[in-house]
Amino acid sequence: MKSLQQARELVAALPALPAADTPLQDAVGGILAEPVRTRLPLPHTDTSAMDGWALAAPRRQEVGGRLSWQVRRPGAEHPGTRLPALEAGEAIGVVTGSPVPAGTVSVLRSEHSRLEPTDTVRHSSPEGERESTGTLTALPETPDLQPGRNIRPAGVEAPAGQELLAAGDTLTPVRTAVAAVAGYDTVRIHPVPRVQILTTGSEVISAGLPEPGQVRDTFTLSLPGMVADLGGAVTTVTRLDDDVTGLHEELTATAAHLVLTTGGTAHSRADTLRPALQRCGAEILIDSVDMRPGHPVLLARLPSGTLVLGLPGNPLAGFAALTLLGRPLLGALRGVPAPECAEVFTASAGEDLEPARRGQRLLPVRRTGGSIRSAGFSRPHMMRGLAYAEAFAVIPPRGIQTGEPVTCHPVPGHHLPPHPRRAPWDD
Ligand SMILES: Nc1nc2c(c(=O)[nH]1)N[C@H]1C(S)=C(S)[C@@H](COP(=O)(O)OP(=O)(O)OC[C@H]3O[C@@H](n4cnc5c(N)ncnc54)[C@H](O)[C@@H]3O)O[C@H]1N2
Ligand code: MOO
Repeated sequence: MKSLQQARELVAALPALPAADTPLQDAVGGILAEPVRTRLPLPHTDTSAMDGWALAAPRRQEVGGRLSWQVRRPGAEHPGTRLPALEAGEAIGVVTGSPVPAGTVSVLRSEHSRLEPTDTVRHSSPEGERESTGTLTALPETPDLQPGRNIRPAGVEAPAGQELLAAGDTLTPVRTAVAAVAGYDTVRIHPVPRVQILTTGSEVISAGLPEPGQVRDTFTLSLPGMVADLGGAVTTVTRLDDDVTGLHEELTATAAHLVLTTGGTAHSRADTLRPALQRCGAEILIDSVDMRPGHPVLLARLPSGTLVLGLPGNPLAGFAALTLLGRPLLGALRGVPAPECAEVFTASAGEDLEPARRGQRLLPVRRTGGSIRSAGFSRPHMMRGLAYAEAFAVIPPRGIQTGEPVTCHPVPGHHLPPHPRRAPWDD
């Protein structure tokens, strides 16, 4: 038996999955093992921010007292068109995102321009399929003649070699796009752990009203979302009868980094986890933790290196064990640096909170105002209180008095708004 603190320290110290170069499309959710630096300046070339005209320095010819430019050549058909250099007094059509040609001073947006046609040539332009060559003037009030106007200069966002993402950062969907913009096709990440879920119990049913001797399954529906919130990717969810051979076969065949089992952690003849692990030659790393509920939780390492976290079958016990050990365990496998892993918060007790008979008590709590209170219905076989609880509070053996600070661990996947809806049974 380990103390809760010993167990959490042990799982948090497990080595991260080895980092690997991973195509960006497979890398979302991974933790960067190396920083991402720009491989080019951002943007890498001067581009237009508007549909309109790239203007060279004007010649001193004026039309009706205004500056003018000559349009002699077809403009950009799309943002990929590369345009020839401009001579003084020349303008050429550009679209948003076009690299502006050498010699451009500013970009005049199309709605601030007027073109006096001299000829019509067939090609696309900001004004449509047919573009005229001719003399271009700008509306008097336009600010677009200021040098640099409507040009996104190369390197304005970042020079080449700038660190944009740090080692240890989670590759969120947006950060994956940032890595692509920085010029990467692959990134070096600690991969997202593959998690296989095995629920045991011949009495567990997945549909309909349970007969005496049956129980509706609480884990198959909830664990995938909770695991996803902890940063794992669930590969398969399988329900097994209380059969050591079936469980042993699944454990020897698994390709997961982590197997989560539910039920069968105790010592009765119906409990299959320990005999199955023994048959596999597994090393037991944690054999029960001094906490209630959830004390029969078990952590083992298979000869293949795959870890097995055995959650107790009582629903509240299973969820408590996943909350307290699953978060640091998956965080360690993912290579999450400790601060990002620490979602734990401290709140003041809004009432006296009773301890467990033995060890640390894990109590579902709700936040009301600035303090926390028991969510109620906290027996290990109950689920009702947890439906409106945002965290498990850790109550030490001496109990907690009103006003004392309490350490709380958010329930994975259970993101409640700051002012959660009241439970249906609140008055
Ligand atoms: N003699 C002792 N008996 C028990 C002890 C003990 O110390 N000595 N500890 C109790 C505690 S505490 C717990 S927790 C459970 C641990 O049990 P197991 O992990 O072996 O789980 P099972 O026996 O398979 O099931 C326990 C309970 O949970 C229900 N269950 C199981 N799976 C599901 C599921 N998917 N969905 C809903 N409910 C599930 C199952 O029907 C049982 O009622 O052992 C105590 N006994
Ligand atoms: O884990 Mo049991 O209370 O400890 O349900």
